[in-house]
Amino acid sequence: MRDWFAARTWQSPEWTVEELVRAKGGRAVSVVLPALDEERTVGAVVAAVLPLVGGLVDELVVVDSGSRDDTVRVAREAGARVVRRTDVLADLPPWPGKGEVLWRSLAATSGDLVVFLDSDLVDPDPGFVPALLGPLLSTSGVHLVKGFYRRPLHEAAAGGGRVTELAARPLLNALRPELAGVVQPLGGEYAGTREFFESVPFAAGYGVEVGLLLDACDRYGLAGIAQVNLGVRRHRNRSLHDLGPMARQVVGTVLRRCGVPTTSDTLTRFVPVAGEWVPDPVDVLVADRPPLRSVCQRSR
Ligand SMILES: O=c1ccn([C@@H]2O[C@H](COP(=O)(O)OP(=O)(O)O[C@H]3O[C@H](CO)[C@@H](O)[C@H](O)[C@H]3O)[C@@H](O)[C@H]2O)c(=O)[nH]1
Ligand SMILES: O=C(O)[C@H](O)COP(=O)(O)O
Repeated sequence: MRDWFAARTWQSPEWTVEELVRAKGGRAVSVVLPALDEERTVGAVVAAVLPLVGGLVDELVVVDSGSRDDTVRVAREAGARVVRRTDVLADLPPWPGKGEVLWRSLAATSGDLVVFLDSDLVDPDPGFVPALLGPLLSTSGVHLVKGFYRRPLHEAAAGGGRVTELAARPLLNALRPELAGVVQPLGGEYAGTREFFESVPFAAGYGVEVGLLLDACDRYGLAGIAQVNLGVRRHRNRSLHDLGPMARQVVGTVLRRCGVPTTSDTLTRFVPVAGEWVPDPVDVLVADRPPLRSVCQRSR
């Protein structure tokens, strides 16, 4: 783990966009923003990437996850191509969740390299995409690049990443210690090769990132994974009540990938009702979509 950390961690990425464009050669880059009810933030995330389109980036797609607000209109007006989750693989009814739309986005894009960015970023940094592409374009054998960052929590300068710190990283340390050097295993800002993304299953919900990390390690070894410091990443902080099901999906995905059997996909939360605490069980989907390559053989 220490050797990998030293060799595959970029603490101060210094690639210029011009250098990266030269390094691209004939390769194309797709940037994908998954979005569910992000009308307040998606426009700024699109605007942060748009200046790169036509140079470092070949296509910018917002993949809508069934938003009920104005996400689709805002994203379009900001300059992105918008794909609804039912527009691709239309014969498969969509499952709920983030991983589902990331999986479908592969069928809606064609880049050899794919960059994923969350669309709930606040003050999105235009440097994220170049930095995430740096290790892929400069180092052979890298197939997955994870961003890492300082994470504010509400008004505090740090303390964010509660599921990461209290569930995901402790679990990985216990079950897959070789991955203990990954700073942000759940981070939604990452890039990879299409070859990799199309060849592995995608967990349909919030387990998608940790599933991809484990699958990249199994497929390519640690040398196929890199991480890059993106500075600061601020996003909409959800309540603990909302984070419980996310953590349950992450835990379920890790256990499944590590061959640990689970007997239920439920999370029981507790809510106060008239002065008493009562159980409030919620079903959590822990399921994988198969490798996209096995579902649709596309010619490029
Ligand atoms: O059903 C969904 C749920 C979320 N999203 C989008 O996915 C992104 C991240 O979702 P969010 O609910 O904001 O997750 P976070 O609280 O930010 O969770 C963190 O941890 C998750 C679990 O690993 C990762 O999926 C996230 O990318 C990461 O930011 C946002 O753009 C959402 O709009 C969808 O498109 N569909
Ligand atoms: O990545 C995480 O751990 C979750 O998205 C929670 O993040 P937050 O604590 O910054 O809201």
